[in-house]
Amino acid sequence: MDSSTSTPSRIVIASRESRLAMWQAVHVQGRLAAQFPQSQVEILGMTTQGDQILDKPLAAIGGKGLFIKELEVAMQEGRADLAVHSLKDVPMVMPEGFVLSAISARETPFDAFVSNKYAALDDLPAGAVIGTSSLRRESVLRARYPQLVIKSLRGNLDTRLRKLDAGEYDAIILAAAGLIRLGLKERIRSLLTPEQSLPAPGQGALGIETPADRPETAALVAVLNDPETAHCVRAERALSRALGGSCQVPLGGYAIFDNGQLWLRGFVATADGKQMVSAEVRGAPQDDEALGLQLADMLRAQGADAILAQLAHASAGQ
Ligand SMILES: NCc1[nH]cc(CCC(=O)O)c1CC(=O)O
Repeated sequence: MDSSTSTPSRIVIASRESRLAMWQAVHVQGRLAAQFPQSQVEILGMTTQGDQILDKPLAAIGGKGLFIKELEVAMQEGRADLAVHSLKDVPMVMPEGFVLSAISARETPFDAFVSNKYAALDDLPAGAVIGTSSLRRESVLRARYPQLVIKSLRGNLDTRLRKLDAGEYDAIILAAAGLIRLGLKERIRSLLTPEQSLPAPGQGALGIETPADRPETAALVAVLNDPETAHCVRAERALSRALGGSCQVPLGGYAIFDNGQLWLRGFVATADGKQMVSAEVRGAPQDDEALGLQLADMLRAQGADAILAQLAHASAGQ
């Protein structure tokens, strides 16, 4: 792309190659192609380090950045113009030289209960084996359902469902958005309410990343931005950032619009679920990031710092 005044002849989207990532890239491709009929919109698929290391929990391999690094290199080298991500997987502090220039309207943000035997979390008997590798989901399960056995579950969506179907688990918890995007909505037996389990910051939204030195690309992808979702996820991400959020921290953050106000709820917990602090805040949507910081302070006042210090200590010992 060469100019901000004319539409580029070619727009290249960098994407991971998992089925979910590709669905998301194709979705954005379709929307850009409809907006810019003169442009040829292409997808550059690539495998990231995060996709290759499948046998360790995300928290142990260095976290979210591993899934986006290769895509950023492609943009730096001019092989791609933008990258499409599940926003949940985008680091809270953007890597130097890159910006989030659009946030798409959110798909169902909640966690989904998936099982071939049971209809809902509350139906699981004591000793039932439930699969998740998210520290956030684990802390909530241990706090509210201490009678369940939690077993690690990694891999892409298809792999996780295959492990469930092979009988390795009685039930698994996945983001509803991924299942819906892949046409697997019928696998969802029930949704976890925000009261049961607050979603991860950004869950269900797509983030469009572009190089900071290419404002013309940012202007182009602005057509994909949903302002309401953008306010919500800015508040959620500010909360997470203020608490040092990464997938090493069991933390939930979820904002919605309520009577014209932004309503942000959040929690921080220890992975064993023994300590958990939660709070909520309401305010003007344009104060999104300030609300996130305010909520972080409220959680700190309730003892979030002690929880975070304990987490730092635990991971240093790994
Ligand atoms: N952590 C992996 C991941 N990243 C995005 C989604 C689903 C789509 C979304 O949340 O937008 C998932 C799967 C899951 O958590 O079950």
